[in-house]
Amino acid sequence: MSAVIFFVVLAIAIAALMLLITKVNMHPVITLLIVALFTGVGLGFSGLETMGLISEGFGGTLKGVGLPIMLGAVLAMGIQDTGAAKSIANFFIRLFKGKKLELAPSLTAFIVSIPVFGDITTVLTSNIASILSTRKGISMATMAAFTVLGLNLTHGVVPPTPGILAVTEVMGADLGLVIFYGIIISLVGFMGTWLLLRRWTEKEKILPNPNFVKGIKPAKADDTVEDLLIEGENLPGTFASMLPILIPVVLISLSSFINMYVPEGNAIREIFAFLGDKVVALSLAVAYTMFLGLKYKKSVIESNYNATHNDNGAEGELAVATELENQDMAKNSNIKDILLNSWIARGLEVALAAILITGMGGAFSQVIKSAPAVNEVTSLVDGIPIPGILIPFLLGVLMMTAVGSMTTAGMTAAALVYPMLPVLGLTPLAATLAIGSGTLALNHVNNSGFWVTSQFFNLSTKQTLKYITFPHAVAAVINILVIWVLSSVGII
Ligand SMILES: O=C(O)[C@H](O)[C@@H](O)[C@H](O)[C@H](O)CO
Repeated sequence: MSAVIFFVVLAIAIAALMLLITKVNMHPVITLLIVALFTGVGLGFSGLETMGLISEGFGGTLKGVGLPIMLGAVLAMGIQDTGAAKSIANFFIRLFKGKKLELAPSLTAFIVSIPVFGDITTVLTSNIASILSTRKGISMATMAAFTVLGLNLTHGVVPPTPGILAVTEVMGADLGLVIFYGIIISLVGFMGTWLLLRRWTEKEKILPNPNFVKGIKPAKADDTVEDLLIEGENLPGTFASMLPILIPVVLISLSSFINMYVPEGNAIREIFAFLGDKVVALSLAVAYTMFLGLKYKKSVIESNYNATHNDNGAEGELAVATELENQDMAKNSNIKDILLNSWIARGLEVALAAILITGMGGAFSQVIKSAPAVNEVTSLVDGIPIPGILIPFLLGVLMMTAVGSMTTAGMTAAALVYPMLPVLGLTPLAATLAIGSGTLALNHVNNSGFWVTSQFFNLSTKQTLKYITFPHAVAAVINILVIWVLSSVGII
């Protein structure tokens, strides 16, 4: 089969994905399954062969990312219930002395979203952003632009978020190094965009969702930094709150560096190889968070109760909190059950879709990667007169534009890029980071997260396009420039 037919089949497949997901509103899991099947047949495999590839890709991907996705979701429940996200935000409020307050939810979102899925981080940080917006009169345009950027940068570029974790696996890049450089690059992308666009976002005054700010008053002239804090009392300390994220990040990255510099057979290397295994590192983080939950029993019981008994957003939460006090439910709830059962059950509910979408993304990738025409495509790419690093980036952009899920986009782009690596002259590390950055660029109306964002940050569609889509594109460009430099000088 010629490269031309390969591209035609692929273009039809991408168009079909786009149509079915966004127009027909079919669930991505089933869409990917159907499209993968037709793509396989279009690429010259028999139906049975294609099904074999689908199973292989599905299972192979979940072998690498299934447990981490589940553990990440359980971790998210812990971060939510213990109040860790609020405590991290308070740390930044104090750090910046009550100024530049959009950085508090933004950097919190950046950190929390390293292991936690982006949409969950949106829910966790939007009320912090709304409260600070009311207290200091900061427009929700500014709050949304940087909070959602912060969370999507690490959602897209820093594992162990499921999508980029799966891309890392497909590309065969070193996980610890993707985390390490992903954080650095994303931080530059974030700061660069913030410096460039901060003033511009301040021009339009947008108020927060009133449900999130009931009872919150604007700060008075003589209010101190302490008055700005989110629910000042009974939150874990900053370091204790960051540990659920630091544990996996440090252990996984450290094991990669030790692997590079310490000779084989050395006991330290063996120990860290184990501790830095993604499942071990995330399990340790979950175990730690459970101990934290034990210590902050009261807020855990209340938050878990709210999470399992209502779905009316902040308004409901307030009502339930009062009801909770009245019934003195806190005394009767069993903390052991919450930590060992409810957190897992809630985590699984959130993780299931991500697990299946990622697995199906892997199935689709497997079909494309296995097509014999891939070799011809690779040599064709060799002739394209643009720098190699732009190819994985642009494929990330293209796939995100088409399928509207950063996770699915990253995985499908990875399938296309992997066979091209030798001709592109890129390391798996550089290509992985470039794909992740590409998936940031066109976050628009076909992304479910786009609507979650507009709802939680109280933005109209036009405002979401202006303050989410555009800053994301700017950050993606900064990211790829940094990646380009680092890759040209041989650092990544
Ligand atoms: O599939 C995905 O990876 C997610 O759905 C993202 O695209 C989120 O929606 C985004 O993080 C929120 O803005």
